Amino acid sequence: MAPALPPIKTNWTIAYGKVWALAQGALEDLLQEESANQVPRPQKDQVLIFQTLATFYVKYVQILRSLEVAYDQIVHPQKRRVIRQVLDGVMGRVLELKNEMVELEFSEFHYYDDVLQDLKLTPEDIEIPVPKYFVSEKIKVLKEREKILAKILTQNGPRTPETKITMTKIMSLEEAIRVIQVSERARQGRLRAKFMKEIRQEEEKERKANVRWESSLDRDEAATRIQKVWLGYSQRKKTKKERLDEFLFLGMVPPAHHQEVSVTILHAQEIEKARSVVQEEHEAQYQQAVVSIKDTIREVEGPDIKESLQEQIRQWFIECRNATGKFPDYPDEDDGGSAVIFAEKTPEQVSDTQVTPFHATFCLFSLSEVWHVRDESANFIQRFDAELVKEEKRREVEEEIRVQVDELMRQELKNLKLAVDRDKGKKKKKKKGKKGKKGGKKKKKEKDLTADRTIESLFEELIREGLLVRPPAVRLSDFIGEFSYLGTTLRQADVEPMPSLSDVRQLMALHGVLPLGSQAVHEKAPLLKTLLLTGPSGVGKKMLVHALCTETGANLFNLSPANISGKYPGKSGLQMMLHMVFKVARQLQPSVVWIGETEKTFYKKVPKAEKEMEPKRLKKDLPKIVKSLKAEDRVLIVGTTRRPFDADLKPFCKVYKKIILVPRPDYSSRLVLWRHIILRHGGLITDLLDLSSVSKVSDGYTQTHILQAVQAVLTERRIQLLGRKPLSAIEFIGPLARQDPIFKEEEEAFKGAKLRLRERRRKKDC
Ligand SMILES: Nc1ncnc2c1ncn2[C@@H]1O[C@H](COP(=O)(O)OP(=O)(O)OP(=O)(O)O)[C@@H](O)[C@H]1O
Repeated sequence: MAPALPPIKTNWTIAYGKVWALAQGALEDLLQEESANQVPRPQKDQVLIFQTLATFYVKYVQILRSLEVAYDQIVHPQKRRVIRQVLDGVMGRVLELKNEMVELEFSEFHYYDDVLQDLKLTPEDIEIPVPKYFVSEKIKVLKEREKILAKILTQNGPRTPETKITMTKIMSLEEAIRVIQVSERARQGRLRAKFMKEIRQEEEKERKANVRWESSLDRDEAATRIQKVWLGYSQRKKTKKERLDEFLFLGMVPPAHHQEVSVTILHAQEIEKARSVVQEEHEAQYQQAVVSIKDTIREVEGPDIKESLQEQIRQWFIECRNATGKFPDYPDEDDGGSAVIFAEKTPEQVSDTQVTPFHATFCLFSLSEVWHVRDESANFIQRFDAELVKEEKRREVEEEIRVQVDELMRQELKNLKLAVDRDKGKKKKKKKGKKGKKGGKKKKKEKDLTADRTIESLFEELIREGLLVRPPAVRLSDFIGEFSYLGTTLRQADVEPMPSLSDVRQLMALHGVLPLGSQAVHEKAPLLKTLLLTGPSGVGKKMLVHALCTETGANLFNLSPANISGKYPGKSGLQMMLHMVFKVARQLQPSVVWIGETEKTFYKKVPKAEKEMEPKRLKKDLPKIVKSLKAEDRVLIVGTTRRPFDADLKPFCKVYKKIILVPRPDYSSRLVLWRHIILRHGGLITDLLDLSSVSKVSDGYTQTHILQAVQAVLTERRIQLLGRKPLSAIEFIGPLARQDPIFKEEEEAFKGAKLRLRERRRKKDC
């Protein structure tokens, strides 16, 4: 029984249908607009081309957002299948457009602030959504894997290089006594200091009390003083309140309850959850119906279909004989058998099926239209439509029966030829198979080094070796960062803007999450096998890798030089390790293969201190592995580096074609980061905390610095005191000042590296 949904459900069913219909309508308009724009594109005006592409991009992202919501919430199983195809198509198109912009501008970062202004949109409207189905549709598999991981990790833990290093330090007796003495003296000292402080406070209190009693003011003067203080205090309070009321009225400050989650939102979330349960139930009913309807058609209509097919084919034999004087040759099974006889496809129709994703989206309109013109008033609960299932299954049953009929009719034709034409049926020369032609060139298939092992045992071994790790659960939306509102303005003034953290988040969603999450997008959109995240220490590169895994349910393999050091030694060991990692990564896709400090793999000269670690172990094999990854393998190699300039640029760029610079946060990002991190650590933000000033003085500091400063201030004790003593900006300055910011030289080095890369790309060097 489906759980009863709250009454609001009925409106929502209609609402999501409308969301879908509107998105579909917008998509149709957009495709028409695009095809009109395709031919007379002004080739020379680069700015205009970019504007057109950016406008299309923004509009497609809006459609993508609507379709994602519709797919997530609509409960009708067949409608969801149609939306899913359009959704994947639109994701592919968004990626294509992004790629076109990259090729046009030789830069990964693009700024749409002016387009947003023209279209009257906010930055949130173009935030790339992460479809929930990426994880929700394989939640069972993920839980199963999580169980195995947890079991192995609790049993013996992964073998990490650190475990070799962190040995218990053995102390001599004298040393141990000294440590204990030092700690004990420190404890006694602290205790004594505390007593002394209390005594001094007590003395101070007494002194003040004595002074008070010694006062020789007369009553009137004392009353005036009290009134003065009280009136001042009450007026200040009144003025403050009036000021706040005015600000509230003008909408300049949020109302007091604005941080509380509204009841309506909570209600909506409950409904969303309930809908996913209904979704599952309708899906199960649909799956059952598909099987039973097919069986029924086969049983009831099968004999009739068989007879009519045989009749049609016999008729064809006779017509051919009448026209040519002899019986025809029966079409080969490889060519489609008797289906070829009745196919009415023109050559144009055949070529129509080989179109780009953009056109593939177009073809799906017919499917969507089926639903938009259908009268669904009787289908209040949104269960599957049996008539459509029947149509589909009838076609499938026909195909199956056609294969059997072909066998029979081939025999019948042979007999006919023998009886009527006395044709003994000379053996036809077999067409030289395609395989034969290519046979010479075909490469040797890669040898499976672990053919005798199950994928589960490889999975477990990799966990034990610490090569397959459990990423912390972070969402991409946890990567805080503000939109850059001045990108276009700066570019117009010929200043290359520093990308904002929100741009980085978008790029990660586009190039990482969407293709990894959807097989269709991975196969259709421009193929990306490797991705490099570069930026100063502590800007969230690892966090982005973890978010990528969380959002797509991908496995995380750690091939960082420090992690593989000493594991699977020797050349054959390395071969085996890579074979295992990529075999498991492919079979249990999607997977992310992370190489931290990846510049070390491409060192020009290995520093002496790191020689033992053999950082360049992967250098030779990495390009080969990248080459071997195909469109159907949802595996992404992600490298992170804080010192890209230490690498030999040429081989480095050959492996990493897509490079994303993760910058330190700008003022607006710092503002939201401070707010977010303080709240997350149990702090309270009041008027007394001037976040704007803290953000201003923390210029040059990274997310990690901010995080550490907040952690240093917001101790348990400080959190308890918040009610009496609100946080102030000055408290954060000390912990911040104790850390080193990113120095200008380092930032310049990143900018320089970025420009050099851009230049190489322009020259198509890498
Ligand atoms: N945009 C962000 N929003 C919220 N937290 C962030 C953000 N960026 C980084 N952090 C936090 O900062 C800390 C450091 O991030 P992380 O370890 O991913 O940095 P990194 O660039 O990989 O550093 P390194 O290069 O030193 O290895 C993490 O705790 C992460 O959660």
